[in-house]
Amino acid sequence: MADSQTKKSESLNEEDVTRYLLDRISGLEKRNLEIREELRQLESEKRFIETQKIRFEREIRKLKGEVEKLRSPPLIIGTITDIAGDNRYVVQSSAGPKFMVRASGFIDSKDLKQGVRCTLNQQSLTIVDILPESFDNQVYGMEISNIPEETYDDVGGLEYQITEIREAVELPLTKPEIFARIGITPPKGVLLYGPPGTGKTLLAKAVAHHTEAKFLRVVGSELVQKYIGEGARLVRELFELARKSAPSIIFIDEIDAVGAHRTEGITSGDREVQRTLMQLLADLDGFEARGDVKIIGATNRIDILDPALLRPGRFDRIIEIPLPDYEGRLSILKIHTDGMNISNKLSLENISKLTEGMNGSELRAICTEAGMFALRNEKDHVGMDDFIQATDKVGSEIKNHMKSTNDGVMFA
Ligand SMILES: Nc1ncnc2c1ncn2[C@@H]1O[C@H](COP(=O)(O)OP(=O)(O)OP(=O)(O)O)[C@@H](O)[C@H]1O
Repeated sequence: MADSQTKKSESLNEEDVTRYLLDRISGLEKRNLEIREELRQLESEKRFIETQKIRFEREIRKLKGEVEKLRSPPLIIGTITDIAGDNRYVVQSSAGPKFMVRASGFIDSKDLKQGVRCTLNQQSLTIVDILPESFDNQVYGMEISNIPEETYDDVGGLEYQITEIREAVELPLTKPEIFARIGITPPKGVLLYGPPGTGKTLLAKAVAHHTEAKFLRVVGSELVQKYIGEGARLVRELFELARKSAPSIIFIDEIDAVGAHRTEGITSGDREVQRTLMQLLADLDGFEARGDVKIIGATNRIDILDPALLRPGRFDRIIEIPLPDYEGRLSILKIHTDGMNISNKLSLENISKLTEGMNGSELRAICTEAGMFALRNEKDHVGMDDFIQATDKVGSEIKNHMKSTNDGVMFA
């Protein structure tokens, strides 16, 4: 009897344990389902947040683009003359008229006080930047190098032009006494003209290197387009800075943008160019030929230059920088392959024959591209096949560019 009772209680215990375990399993399964549901919800939230993130990133890109657009030229420079409250300011533009304008959101209103110089976007007339009180080359995008590193050895195929520029710019800076002894006035500067990419800037930098002169480079189109109404002032300040930094060389690239034929200009843009040109002529006349500031102008469009600029006493020598001929191309190719590991079977003579009509800048691009082809094919040396592929690539890029811009020959 006692035996049967013990068995009964044991089987009851087993039943309890089984029931308990089954309950536990079903509890865990339920919990598992709940957790899965939570996970699903979290994943859907994550997806939503990721979509939001993408949307916000797109928005940020768009806003950044708008900020860029607002900041991009052309800009009007002016001075705040009055604060009208409610984000409204009276700005007197440097070209004369007064405007009631608003400031864009990224300008701190605390910085906008009476007398502060600022730039306005020409289309929206909103204040987009605050200018420092005095002349700041960073603001005006002027390139200043202490003494450039480029030397005459870096210039290929322009031996005659190097001699000319040495006489007209280098000699007056390094040996002014020679001119005094013979009793002639040294040249004030030279004008380099010819197609783009032929080495005008390079040559100007090389002269500055050899004369240990500071190199101040401005681009004509920026003088008249970037800060409307400021061209003349910028020219004045440029000459002032050059005098302060002497010995120095002022290099005006794209001088045709300031010095085109004077026409019956009626648009404000024409008047702005004329004002800038008059200031440039005045400064050219005003500075001492025997001093240690020289000026080099460069243009692709000598045909449209105002004759006033070409008169002696302004640019005393006018030097053509043409497209390189066979020998010129060969010497440019030698310069740009100098540091490269080239195969001894490579014939630069043949490359020079293949590249007729190309300028120095394109020849340099061919050398770099050839190196890239060799790199891609995991070679140690750059060979003829790499150069041929590079020539084709650069050649077709030029054709595409010509097609898209419908560019004709732009030089005289
Ligand atoms: N004659 C050359 N010898 C060696 N390299 C050259 C020569 N011409 C051009 N290059 C290469 O091409 C680059 C661009 O040339 P550079 O800016 O001097 O031409 P540019 O005539 O001033 O052009 P642009 O009229 O467009 O301003 C140079 O930095 C140089 O690497």
